[in-house]
Amino acid sequence: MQEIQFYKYQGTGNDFVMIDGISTPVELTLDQVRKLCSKGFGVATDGLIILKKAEGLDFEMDYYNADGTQSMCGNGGRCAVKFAKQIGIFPTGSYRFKAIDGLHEATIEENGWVNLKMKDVSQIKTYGTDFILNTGSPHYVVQTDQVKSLNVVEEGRKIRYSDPFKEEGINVNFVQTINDTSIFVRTYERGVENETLSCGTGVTAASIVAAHNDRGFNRIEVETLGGKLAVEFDRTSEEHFENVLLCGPAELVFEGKIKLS
Ligand SMILES: N[C@@H](CCC[C@H](N)C(=O)O)C(=O)O
Repeated sequence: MQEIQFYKYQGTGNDFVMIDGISTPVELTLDQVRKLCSKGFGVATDGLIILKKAEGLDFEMDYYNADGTQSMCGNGGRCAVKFAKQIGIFPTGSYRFKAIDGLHEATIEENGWVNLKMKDVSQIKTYGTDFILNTGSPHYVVQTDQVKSLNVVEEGRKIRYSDPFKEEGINVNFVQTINDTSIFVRTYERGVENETLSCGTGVTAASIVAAHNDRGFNRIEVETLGGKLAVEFDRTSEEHFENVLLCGPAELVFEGKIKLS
């Protein structure tokens, strides 16, 4: 039975199996991805990332949710940059990599935080009193003043499995304003089909919605169950946000070898 070296990383508690597919090319079946992420047979993570070679770039990030579906992952992107450094990738300027939603740039700050450039946002749809936008992954944003006591799994599932979203799925974020420039966000993630301790594209979506509703600032501090992040942006018109940066910690938790069946 084949054995594979893996690293577990976390970004504000959103955790990933990380695999170096640069030194040795790696291809996994969907079943193998699901097993590696599972609690019973694997590492018990929200997702899995394979770093691959990419022409003219530092790497390509191949991201899978725990159920094997693919999307862009903000916290995963920040962890992938730290992992790239761990395996010896040291670009002269910013890290540049490709993900499912396009090209990204990132820097590692002196305090260890990774600042990851996310895709521009050019449309924020209102949906009753809620909002829908895409920050690399599709997000539904609900404002609440009960974020800490809310049953995020139950309320998130109601929206994620409702008729308009049940086929493609959507990530559901519950957001409470703390003050003008800070919010608390909890997210139900599609593909994990559970609440995660933090979701980077979700935190980005919630910050853009907060800025859309209350203009005048370009950095938002975000608290999640897994820790603190920040989102910076330039608002260039009513619904257009550029230079969107997701900033936060990304750490190695442990490494090991696991059998692939
Ligand atoms: N945890 C991620 C988001 C991962 C993708 C999402 N579950 C989806 O399928 O859209 C993040 O940090 O952005």
